Amino acid sequence: MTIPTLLLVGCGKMGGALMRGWVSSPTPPRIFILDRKLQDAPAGCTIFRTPEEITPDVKPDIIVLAVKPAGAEAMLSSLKTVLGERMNHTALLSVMAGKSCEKLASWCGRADMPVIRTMPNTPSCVGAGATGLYASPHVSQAQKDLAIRLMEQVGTVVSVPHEEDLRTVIAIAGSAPAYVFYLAELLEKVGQDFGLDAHASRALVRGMIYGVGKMLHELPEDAETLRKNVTSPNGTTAAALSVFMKEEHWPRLIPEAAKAAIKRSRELDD
Ligand SMILES: NC(=O)C1=CN([C@@H]2O[C@H](COP(=O)(O)OP(=O)(O)OC[C@H]3O[C@@H](n4cnc5c(N)ncnc54)[C@H](OP(=O)(O)O)[C@@H]3O)[C@@H](O)[C@H]2O)C=CC1
Ligand SMILES: O=C(O)[C@@H]1CCC=N1
Repeated sequence: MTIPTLLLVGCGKMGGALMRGWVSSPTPPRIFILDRKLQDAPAGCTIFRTPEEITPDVKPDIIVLAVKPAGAEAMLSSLKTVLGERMNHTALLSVMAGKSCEKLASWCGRADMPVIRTMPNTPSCVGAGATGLYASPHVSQAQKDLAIRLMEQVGTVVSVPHEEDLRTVIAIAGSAPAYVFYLAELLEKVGQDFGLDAHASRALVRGMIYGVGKMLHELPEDAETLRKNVTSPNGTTAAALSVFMKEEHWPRLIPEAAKAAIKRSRELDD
C-alpha cells in the first residue's frame, strides 16, 4: 500500500494529538504541517509557518484542517491560492466542531470539493481516540477509505449517515474527554480534602479511570452490567449512586450538558 501524504493545517491541541497518534502508529503517513507556532516536529515531518511557505513538492492526498472554525475561511482561501491545481487532486478532512461540508467546499473554490468531516478527540494522541466521520457525496470511495484508515490509526472510527449526526458525536465523544477529566479533577480533590496526599489521590483516580476505560474497551458486558457488578446491595456504591442517580442530578445534567454542546456547535457553524 502506498504511504499517503497529509498536509496537517493547524497543529495545536487537536491537530497535535492526531500528529502524535499518527507518528506513533506502525505505518505513519507522510506528514507536512502548517502551523505558525509549533516548535518542533517529529522526525520526518516538515513544518511550514505560513501557506506561502508550502513548497511545490507538497502534493497532499488529504488536507487535515485543524484550525478554529472562525479561521477556516481565510485559511482555505490562502491554501487555494498557494496550492492552485493541487487543490483538484486532494480531499479535505475537517476536524472542526463547526462549518458544513458545503461551506468548506465553497471556501476551497469548488462546489464539488470532496470534504470529509470528522469529530475526533484528544485521546487520539495515545492511539485511543474516538472519531465520528461523515463523507460528503463528492468524496470517492477511495478517499473515504483513506480517511477512515487514517483515523483508525489513532483509535475507533464510527461513520455516521448524516452530517447533522456529528453534533451528537461532539456531545458524547469530541467534547466528552473534558467531562471525564473534570470528574478526575473533582475525585482527586475529594481524595485530598478527605485526607490522602496529592500523589496518592492522583494515582488512585488515574488508575481507576484507566481501568474503567480498559474494561469498557475490552469486555463484552454493557456499561450497566459493569456498574451493577460494582454495586453491592445496600453497600457503599449504592449509597454514592443514590446521589448521582437522583432525577435532578446526572439523569438531567448529562443530557442538559450535551444539549449545550450541540447548541454551541450550531453557533460555530455561522
Ligand atoms: N481540542 C479538542 O479537544 C478538539 C478540537 N476539535 C477542533 O479542532 C480545531 C482546532 O482546535 P484546537 O486544536 O483545540 O485549537 P488550537 O488553537 O490548539 O490549534 C490550532 C492551531 O492552528 C494554528 N493556526 C491557526 N491559524 C493559523 C494560520 N493562519 N497559520 C498558521 N497556523 C495557524 C494555531 O496557532 P495560534 O494559536 O497562533 O492561532 C494553533 O497552533 C477546532 O476547530 C476544534 O473544533 C475537534 C475535536 C476535539
Ligand atoms: O470545545 C470545542 O469546541 C472543541 C470541539 C470538541 C472539543 N473541543
